[in-house]
Order: sequence, then C-alpha cells, then structure tokens
Amino acid sequence: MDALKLLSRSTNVRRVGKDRPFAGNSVKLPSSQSTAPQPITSGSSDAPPLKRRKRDHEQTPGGLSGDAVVDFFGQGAASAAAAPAVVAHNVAEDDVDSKDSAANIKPEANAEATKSLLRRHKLKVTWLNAGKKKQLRSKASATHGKKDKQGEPVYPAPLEYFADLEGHFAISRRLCQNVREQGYVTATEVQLAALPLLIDSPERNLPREVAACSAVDDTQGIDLLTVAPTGSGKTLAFLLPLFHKIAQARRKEEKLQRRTTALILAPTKELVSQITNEARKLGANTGIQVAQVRKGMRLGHDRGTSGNDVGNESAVKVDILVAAPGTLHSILKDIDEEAAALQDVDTLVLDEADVLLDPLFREQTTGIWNRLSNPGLRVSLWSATMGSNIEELARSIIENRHKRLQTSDDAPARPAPLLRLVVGLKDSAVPNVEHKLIYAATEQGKLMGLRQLLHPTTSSREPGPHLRPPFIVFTQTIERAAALYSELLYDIPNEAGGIGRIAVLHSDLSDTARDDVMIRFRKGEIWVLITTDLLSRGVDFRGVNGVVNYDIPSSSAAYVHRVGRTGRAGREGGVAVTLYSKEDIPYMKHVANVVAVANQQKGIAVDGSSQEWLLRSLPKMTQNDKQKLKKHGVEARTSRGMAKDARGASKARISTKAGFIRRQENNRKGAVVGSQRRSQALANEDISDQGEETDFGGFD
Ligand SMILES: Nc1ncnc2c1ncn2[C@@H]1O[C@H](COP(=O)(O)OP(=O)(O)OP(=O)(O)O)[C@@H](O)[C@H]1O
Repeated sequence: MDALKLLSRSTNVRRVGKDRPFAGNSVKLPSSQSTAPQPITSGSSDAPPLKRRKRDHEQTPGGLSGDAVVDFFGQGAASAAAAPAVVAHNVAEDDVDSKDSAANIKPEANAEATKSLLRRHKLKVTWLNAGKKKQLRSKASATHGKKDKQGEPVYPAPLEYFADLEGHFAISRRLCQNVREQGYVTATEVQLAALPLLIDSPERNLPREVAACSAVDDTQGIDLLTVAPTGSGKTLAFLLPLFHKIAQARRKEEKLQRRTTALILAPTKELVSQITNEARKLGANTGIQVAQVRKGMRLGHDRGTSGNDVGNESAVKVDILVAAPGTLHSILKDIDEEAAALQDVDTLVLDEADVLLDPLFREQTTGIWNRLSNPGLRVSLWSATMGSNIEELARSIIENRHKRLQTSDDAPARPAPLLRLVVGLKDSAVPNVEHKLIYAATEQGKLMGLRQLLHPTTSSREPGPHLRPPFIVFTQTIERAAALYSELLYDIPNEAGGIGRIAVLHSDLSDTARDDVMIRFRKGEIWVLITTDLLSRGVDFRGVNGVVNYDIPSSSAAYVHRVGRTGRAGREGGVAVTLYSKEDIPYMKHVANVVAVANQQKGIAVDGSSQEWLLRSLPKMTQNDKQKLKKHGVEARTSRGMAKDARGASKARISTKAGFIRRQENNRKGAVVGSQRRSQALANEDISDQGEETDFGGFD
C-alpha cells in the first residue's frame, strides 16, 4: 500500500501516477505497510496470546489477518507462550461446547490469566476513588511496593477481538458491522482494556464494589482517565461505548426523541472535524446523528411529549456533538436556551484532556463541564500525556461537581467510580519511531539541514534513517511557519509537482484554506506540510513517514505528541528529526530524555553511545526554565525576544541570506527610502517657498 492510499483517511483519491510521491521506491516506509497495525512483536510471534473462537479467524475483512495482534508494548512470543490459560469469555470454543469449557475454568485461573494478559500488554488500571479503607488494605498487601499507592488495582477482562463485541458485549449488529467495515479485527492495547471498562456488561469483570458503585442512580458507568500512546486507537475506544450507550437508550424509548446525550471536546478545529468524521463512519446507518459545533450554530433538542422543544427550527438537534471548547463556550455564554439543549448530556469526552485542562483552554473547558447539569454525567479523559496536576484537577472538578449536586433531589448518593488506565510507559514517545537529534549550530544551519532532508541524495553519506515525504515540519510560531514556507517554496522541482507539493497550515489562515490543506495532505498531493503545534495533537494522517522539529518543542509532552504524528497504529519506519541550534541547548535536555527512554524501550543501549554523551553534556533544566519554555518557547524566536534583543532575534530569523548580504540589502533599501524622503522634502520646500512660510522642521 502506498502513501497516497494511507494518507487518504476518509478521502476518495484517484490513483494518478504523478500524485504518488516517490513511486517505485523500495525503501521500507510506514506507508508501505498494511493498514492493520503490525506491532513490534506480532510479526515474530508464533502463537496468538489467547485462544479464541474459530469464526473470528474466518472473518477477516479487507484481507487482513485475524492473527494480527496490536501489541505496542508486549514482550513477544516468549511472553505470549508464558501467558497462562485463557480469560473466561475467550475460552477455547473451537472444538467443545462453550458452556462446558467456561465451566471448566476456575475463577482463580481466569483472574490470573487476565492479570497476566494485562501485564503482558503493559496495561495498568487503578481505581482512584476506592475509598480510604480499600486503599490502606491495598497498600498493606502491596508486594515490594510495586502497587499504585494512590488507588486500588483493577483487572477488567480484556476484549481482544472485535468479533466478541456482538456476543459478549451485546453491541448491536450494525455497529459491529461498521467496526468490521473499517478493517478493524483485533483491538489495540488501549481498546483492549478501555472497551470492557466503558461498555456496560457483566463480561467486564469489574470488582463487585466498582460494579455496584457504577450503577449509581440508574446511570451506569464509570469516570475514566486514560493515558495511552499516540496513534494507539483512543478515538475508537471512546466512540464505540458512546454509540452503544445511545443505541441502548434509543431501544428503550417508546417515542424517538432526538436529544444530545454525548459531548466530545477536542482542542483544535482539525481534530474536531476528524473525530466527527470517524464518528459518522462508526454510526453509519444506526440512526445516531453527529454534528460538529461551528461558530454561530444554534443548539436544540426535542422534548417529545412534554412539547417544550428547545431551540428554534434552525437549531441543530443531534445525539452527539463534537466541539472545540472555544467555539462551544462562546455559544453557551449567556444563552440559557443553548445550555438547556445540553441538559441531557450524560457522557462527556475530553480528547487531549491535558491540553483542554491546561491554562490555555481551562476556563472554557471547565465552564462547559460545569454547565452540564445532568446528575448522571460520566466523564472520560484521554491523552498520550497527562501530568499529575491535570489528574488532580480532573479529580477535584469531579468531586466538587458531586458535592454541588448534593443539594438537588435527584443527586447520586455516591460519586461514580473513577478509574485510571495507563498503557505502557506514561508520557513516553511511541517506541516504533526512529529518533534523530541533529545539531545545526545556527538558524542557517537548520535551514541547510532541512534542505538536506528534502534532497536526500546530498545527505546519502549520513548514517541513520532518511526522511521520505510525506512529512510534517513543526515550527514554534506562525510567523516562522510562514517564513519557512516562503524559503522552501521553490525547493521542489516542477517535474515533481513544484510549489503545489509544499504547504503551510496555521491558525491565521481562513477555515476554508485550512480545510483545503488538510484534504490535499490526506490525498497525498502535499508532501511537505509546514505547521505549528496546531497539528501536533490527535490529527491522524496514516501515511506520514516523518516529523521534523524545525524548532524544538516547548515541553517533553509536546515532543511526544509531535513525533506521534508518525508511526501510528504500530507502523514501523517513521522517523523523527529534531534540528537544534546554539540557542536551543539550554532546553534540549527534555527532548534528549524522551528520546533516551524511547530508545531504551526499543532495546537500544544508551550506555557508551553518543546519546549518553549528549545526555550528560546537556545542561539540566530548572523548573523555571521549563515553565519559561512552555510559555514563550525559545525567546529569540518570538516578538517578545525581538523587543528585548533585536540583534539576537535577527540571528534567529529564518533566511538563507548571510547577515552581510542582508545588511547590504537593508542599506540599499534604506538609501532608496532616504532619497525618496529627500525629494519629497525638496518638493515641499518649493511649495512653501511659493506660499506662506512654515516652521523649519529640521533635517530628516
Ligand atoms: N483496532 C484497530 N486496528 C487497526 N487500526 C486501528 C485500530 N484502532 C484504530 N486504528 C487506527 O489507528 C490510527 C490511530 O488511531 P487514533 O487516531 O484513534 O489514535 P489516538 O490514540 O487517538 O492518537 P493521538 O494520541 O495521536 O490522538 C487510526 O488510523 C485508526 O484508524
């Protein structure tokens, strides 16, 4: 499969020869691989980790192998073989009656098998608000201090194959078919644990206390914090339970009323429209409607028999709303009617939750959250990175909301169970991407470095991975993205498509221009996309071969998300290049640390390598440095830096021209302006000589 096909998520593309970048290239690229995630270990694994139904193997739509196991962090065949027995609902049913085999499995064996499977996939589930007594007990029984001191470990029975959705989780046939039609056969690691946690079913094997708590006042379910790697399939993990919940509720209703019961928030317009798209695919022919909240939109819903329709005729009435917090917040502000349209929302999803609760969006996100008045509201937060401060904030919002609700009659007596799911090593970059840190000394060196990446023949003697289009280039600011774009505009020869192959995308562009770039990049028409952190989160271009940090990211989390635009769904071959100059050295330690951890996960030894040397030589970053970087980026590259130190800032400008040539050009321009002013002054003098005397204004 080529880059063109993979990039074209939700786009119909004509396979025209000239639109296929580097066609015929023999290099192994992520885009040249199957759309079925082939993780680190599955290729080499002889045996699937668990036995399963025969019919699951038979149903492998799209020609994908049913044995492909999504396993970002599993330890391969060895551990698969070592995994004991099976989980109850996956009991081998190939040859024997399923009831018999299930009955033959002892509960303790099931529990052990579940634990072992979760461990193998590096999945950790913790019940955060288990209550003090339980936590103390769990602490006392903790062996070698390994258990999480903040909560009680929970071991839900995992869902490995989507074929089990219909039978074991009572998901509607239509939804199951829609999942199959997207080519999904095996669950990714985050889906493996999150789906059983979020889909109400006796199969999910939650501890009795959690299950009891989760059935608070008729509203089933838990609150969930999920930290899982970039590109690991979190979107489906939150969409599927949500669709199932709505489908179930609609089945119970006598008269069909269209009410918004789910709200998904995401930080950027691009991510919002991607989620809307994915949701529409999943909900095709189910009758469940999804809409993206746009500026000026009116929200409404049917109140059915009560007759009080909320909103007017033109109001949007759908089951699921997807919105950026800014857009929705401004719609809800001061308009009670719009807020009433959200009174039935019982599921709130925060995608990229750490950004949504970051000071940048915090007021808007919490503002919306607090206006959702349904006492049975369940919330789930998702991201590849989540600091403890964000987790604390989420917990306190949930607790305060619960306390506030105590005053109303229909308030739940206890808060819903709050669980945390962590997949793999928290806050780390995906291990299947190759990371490269390149010292370029100066701004011009960085530009040369990027050109070498664009024209790989000139860098063919360089060791390490070569970057192949399509790739994304990240800059620190909009101005720098625009400047870099104009520098590189003519770098791609006409025979290869010329200036149409390169594009820039940032928030200063109009919505239409942004959409156009996104579509062309997905189609594979654009090979080099220059952007800001606007595209660093959530956006899924399946065939992206690499990421270039032209300017260093402002935090280790930003690095994780930027490089996570490649190597998605376990694909191998993605490359992440970070170019850095002298100005970046004080801030490079956090990038080097993330790279070291990613390499360690891959089994690349750090000891004795140049990486170890780099890690030791880079200066440590203080808390203050980290905050400064997060707030302002590298200062010399901002207008603030320009105001402080114009000379330093001019060195940081993106331009291939040497300072000497720029000075000459500036002198020339200055001379032209001066001469124009002089002739204007002379002309004015002539006029004043002819008329009345004016005050002498001095020399220009
Ligand atoms: N079970 C599956 N099998 C195969 N591919 C899958 C599966 N689930 C999701 N994918 C694919 O994996 C890719 C990444 O999914 P998604 O965008 O949901 O990742 P994410 O975890 O939300 O990433 P990010 O943290 O960057 O937002 C998508 O292209 C999606 O189609």
